[in-house]
Amino acid sequence: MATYTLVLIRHGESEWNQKNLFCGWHDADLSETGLKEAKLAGQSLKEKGYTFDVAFTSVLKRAIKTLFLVQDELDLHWLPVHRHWRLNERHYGALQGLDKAETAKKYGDEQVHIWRRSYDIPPPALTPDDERWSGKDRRYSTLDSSCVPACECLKDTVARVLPYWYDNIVPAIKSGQRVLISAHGNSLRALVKYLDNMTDDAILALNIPTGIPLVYKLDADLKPIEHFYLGDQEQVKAAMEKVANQGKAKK
Ligand SMILES: O=C(O)[C@@H](CO)OP(=O)(O)O
Repeated sequence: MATYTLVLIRHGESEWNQKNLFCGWHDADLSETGLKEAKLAGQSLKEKGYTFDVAFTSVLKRAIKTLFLVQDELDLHWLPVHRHWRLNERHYGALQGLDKAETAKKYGDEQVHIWRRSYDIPPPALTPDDERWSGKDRRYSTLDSSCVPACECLKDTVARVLPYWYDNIVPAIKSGQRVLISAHGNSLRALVKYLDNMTDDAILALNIPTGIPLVYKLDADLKPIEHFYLGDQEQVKAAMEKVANQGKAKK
């Protein structure tokens, strides 16, 4: 019997998802499609009777705006919202800003798949003199410089997401608050890997679609009893395949 319900949502399509660019910590906005996806996500949560007591998100506007549009549909503008860099997208290092299909053409589909989905192989690193270096961004100015990534593999993302999960999200869930997390494809893959105890190999095949609520029913020890996406399962499958195919060279 489920004790807790936790809802995860990857932000709606961003402008950089639409252009098929590696995004990571770049603060891309939602595209028109992404705005619609976020509203639809809020509507489907409302239709199914979900409500929340607290929300967590990253410090990137695509996740923050998605959360706000969901709150808007649920008439939950007053909801306490906690934003934290630990829920940010995985840092894509020197790949940030590059076209995924063109990168696959240059380095091969296999290499891009490794950079995108492997558990412990990081993409090429940024250097602090690069204009894309996140340490130059005011929102990270209070962070210890060791926390500002030059690049991250999923294992690095798991390592920085989990302290936030244990210290902030777990206490909220265990106190009986209904929690919504609006985050990113890879910061959510990090959390899902942990929750579902997935192997390093199994995580390779996991792609999380944009703007579709993912519901977890958890037992008293926060072990998942079941999880499911809200919505038409064929559409969810197609949306996951679309994400997987973004890293393939155009034929
Ligand atoms: O570009 C990114 O930061 C992520 C999520 O949009 O992409 P990918 O699915 O390639 O990991």
